[in-house]
Amino acid sequence: MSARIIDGKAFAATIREKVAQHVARLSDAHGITPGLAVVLVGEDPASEVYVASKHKQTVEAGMRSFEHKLPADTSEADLFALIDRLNADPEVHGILCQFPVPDHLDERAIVARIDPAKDVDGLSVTNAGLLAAGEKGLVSCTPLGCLMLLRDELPDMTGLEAVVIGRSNLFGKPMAQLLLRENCTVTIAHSRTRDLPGTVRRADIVVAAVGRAEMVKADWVKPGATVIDVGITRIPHPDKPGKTKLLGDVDFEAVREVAGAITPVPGGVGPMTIACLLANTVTACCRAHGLAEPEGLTA
Ligand SMILES: Nc1nc(=O)c2c([nH]1)NC[C@@H]1CN(c3ccc(C(=O)N[C@@H](CCC(=O)O)C(=O)O)cc3)C=[N+]21
Repeated sequence: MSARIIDGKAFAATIREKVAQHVARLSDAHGITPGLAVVLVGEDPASEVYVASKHKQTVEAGMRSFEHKLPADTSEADLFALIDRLNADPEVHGILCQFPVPDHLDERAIVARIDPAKDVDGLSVTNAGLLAAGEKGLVSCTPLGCLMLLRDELPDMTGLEAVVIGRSNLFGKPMAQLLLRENCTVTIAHSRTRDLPGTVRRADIVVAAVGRAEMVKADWVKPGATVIDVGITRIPHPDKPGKTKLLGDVDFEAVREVAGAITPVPGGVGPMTIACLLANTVTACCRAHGLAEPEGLTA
């Protein structure tokens, strides 16, 4: 038996469609257009591609996109001055500073400078705390995207064993919180976990976010488990010179023979991340105006 392949690309398109419908309604009924500001410091080629993709999808959904590209040697003071302006700008409902930033800048300090109500990355201590406390905030886009895929696959996750591999603030911790909310029994595994294969083998739901290409092997996976692959490692393409290839954290070809359902890389979690960024911007906009939140687009 071979696993069902979860089509994150198609699912992300349906989320973007819902976002666009809500944006149209906000515009028609209230004359409001959600706006997303993306700040990019320096010239990382991968970041340029992501930011261009975010811009395109934001505009396609009918929202405003404000791009701010700053030179690599931008001082913290100048960056903070921009963030302060965006915090105060009523046309801007979401602010994202693309990571990584150059070494002289501190990602934590940047996140702390962004108004938590506009922190559509869900990275601020305030939003992390609200999630942990089970209160309403903004949830980090990649975990939110994984949750949407999982809810579609497993309408009731109550009592299921979930193992999240990776413990970052960006992904592992918020993902674990969301699974806990779905009534899963949650384990966060990481590089120091004693018996990683044995731990993963218990899981009905495996979420892999370690950043090590093809680390999760077929004999780590319980037959029938749902496997969500958050990894993205870019390698030189084995057959096409000069091209690159993306690998996930899961040994896809082997694991698909064991799992019940699995996300591919690319075309799995990645497209959901940007769709959820748009969803969070609409959510932030609705809250800023005291309007009803979009249905099916929040955690
Ligand atoms: N403040 C901040 N927030 C982020 O959310 C953030 C960030 N910084 N820095 C970089 C990472 C990475 N990230 C991705 C978004 C989309 C795809 C995506 O769409 N991937 C496609 C393929 C892309 C390709 O082919 O290169 C896929 O998996 O199918 C991947 C990765 C957001 N990030």
